[in-house]
Order: sequence, then C-alpha cells, then structure tokens
Amino acid sequence: MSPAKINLMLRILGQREDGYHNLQTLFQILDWGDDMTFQQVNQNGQCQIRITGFNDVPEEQNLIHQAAQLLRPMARKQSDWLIDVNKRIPQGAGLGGGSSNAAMTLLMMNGYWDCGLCQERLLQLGNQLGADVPLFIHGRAALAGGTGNELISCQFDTPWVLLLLPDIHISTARLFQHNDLRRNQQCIDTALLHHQDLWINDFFPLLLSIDQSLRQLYQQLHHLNPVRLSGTGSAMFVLCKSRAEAEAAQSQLPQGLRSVVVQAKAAHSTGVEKNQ
Ligand SMILES: C[C@@](CO)(OP(=O)(O)O)[C@H](O)COP(=O)(O)OP(=O)(O)OC[C@H]1O[C@@H](n2ccc(N)nc2=O)[C@H](O)[C@@H]1O
Ligand SMILES: Nc1ncnc2c1ncn2[C@@H]1O[C@H](COP(=O)(O)OP(=O)(O)O)[C@@H](O)[C@H]1O
Repeated sequence: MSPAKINLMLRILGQREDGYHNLQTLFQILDWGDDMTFQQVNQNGQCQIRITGFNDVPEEQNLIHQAAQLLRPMARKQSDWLIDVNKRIPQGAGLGGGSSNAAMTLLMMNGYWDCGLCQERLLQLGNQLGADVPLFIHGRAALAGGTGNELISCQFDTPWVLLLLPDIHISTARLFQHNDLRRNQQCIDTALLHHQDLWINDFFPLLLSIDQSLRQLYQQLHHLNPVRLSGTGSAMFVLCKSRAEAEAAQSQLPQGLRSVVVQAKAAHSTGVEKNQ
C-alpha cells in the first residue's frame, strides 16, 4: 500500500533564500491510500518501468517515473517492471499521494534492482523529488522541521480520522507563493507538541479567504468542531477517539461531500533498515 498522510499541525516559520519555507509540522501516516503492485516483466532488461492504472499526468512528470529514473543508475540487476496503481488519494489534496507513490517506488525498486541503498541515501533521493517524500521513506508518524524533511519519530493519540475530500484541487506551489501567507509563525516547544489546541495550520485561514467554495463548505461543518486542514488542502479532517465517533460525525456531513473513515498507522513497513 502507498499510504496517505495528514498534517496534524503545520506552522510556517519563515522563507529561505532558495524560496522554500521552513516548517514545523506533525505528520500522521494513515492506514489508507493507493494500491501499488510491482510485477517483473523481463529479467534481463534495461531497467525500464511502465506505469498502468494512472495516466492523469504525463509520464515524465509522474513522480513514480521520476523516482525510478533516480534509482536506475544504481541498479545491479537489470530487470524491467510493470507498476500498477489503483488511485484512491485525490491529487492536490494535501494528502501526499504523489509523494507516497514516489517513496514506495524508491523503496521497492531499491530492492528489486538490488541497488543496496541505505535509508539515509533513500531519504536524500526522496528529498530531491518533493518535500513530503522523505516522510514516506521514514514510514512513521513524525515531527518535522526544515522543509518537512528533518524527521523525528513521534506518537500521537489520534486513532481514528474522518477524512473530508472536497472536489477542489489546490496547487501547493501557488499557496506557498501567496502574498497573504503568514510566514513568521512561532515554533512550539516539543514539550507542548501533544496539546491539540496548538495544532493549527497556517494555510487554513489563507485558503478560506481565497477559495469561496471551500469557505462555504467549511461554514456547513461548524458542528464538527474542530475541522482541520491537511497540508495545503483541500482535504480536511476531524480527529476521533473511536470508529463509532467517526461514523457518527460522517453521518452528519452535507450531501455530496466525499468522505472516508480511516485509522492512523503507527508505522508503515518500508522494508529498509537504517544501515542496510
Ligand atoms: C505543504 C506540504 C506539507 O506536508 O504538503 P502538501 O500540501 O503538498 O501535501 C509539503 O511541505 C509540500 O510538499 P510537496 O507537495 O512534496 O512539495 P514540493 O513538490 O517539494 O514543492 C512544491 C512547491 O511548494 C513550495 N514549497 C514546498 C515545501 C516547502 N517546505 N516550502 C515551499 O516553499 C515550493 O515553491 C515548491 O516549488
Ligand atoms: N504518482 C502520482 N500521483 C499523484 N499525483 C502525482 C503523481 N505524480 C505526479 N503527480 C502530480 O503531483 C501533484 C501533487 O500531488 P499529490 O502529492 O497527490 O498532492 P499534494 O502535494 O497536494 O499532497 C498532482 O497534482 C500531480 O500533478
């Protein structure tokens, strides 16, 4: 499985000289996501991969393809593979679907092509593909600093999640570039990390002010307090103590809003040891 993530908290601390932003964020990995199956089609090939089941983006822009391209020069076993993707994670939702697919490709093809890369090296390659990719190589809930790539494992008491999936595509780059984005947030002390009252997302007020359809939807969700935003959105979520609580909240949603009740995942199997 290629899991989705949510950002329990996202604070934007400042902008760096290269244009990227330093963040303090809490990542939770979900037990829900895309299915990816890897099938070997040629034992003595040229390290080609072919992607089926997902052709929404041109092949060279597909993060699966880009991840394989980065690994190919390190392959010690020259086999060709078919990667079939069953997409559940909506694109541009702040759930890290493309990043997760890229990380799974790095992890699986590292083994199948016998590249022999350790986790640290895979984290570096992942970072070249996108700010969220290292999280999925890390494979567990984490506090992140830097651009989201400096990860420290953490555990949160957020067992069930009601995910709200409005049909709204948000460009991460566009939101980060917005003039009205607050970029000088305070970092919170690690001793306070588990205080859910401090779990704000600096993109949420901006998004509500610039996207009328999201604002109208949010106004219909006040009874679910607090509704939170994942990443740059548009996916939102409600944290629940039990499946029953999540399903009760789900039954009160406005008609036509896609939603799914999912469990948080303590760790996602990545198949690599720290010092392979
Ligand atoms: C905001 C977050 C939080 O989890 O998530 P999403 O909403 O995209 O899931 C991530 O940091 C996004 O990660 P990802 O979607 O991989 O972003 P990237 O492809 O690396 O970057 C897209 C663009 O966003 C901006 N960007 C991204 C990350 C960051 N820390 N600072 C930035 O300024 C840059 O302009 C970059 O060109
Ligand atoms: N394998 C992939 N799955 C999803 N999106 C992909 C993939 N490869 C490239 N993309 C592109 O990456 C963009 C961001 O995707 P995604 O990671 O799902 O969202 P977000 O950054 O909002 O969490 C998509 O809009 C899409 O154009």
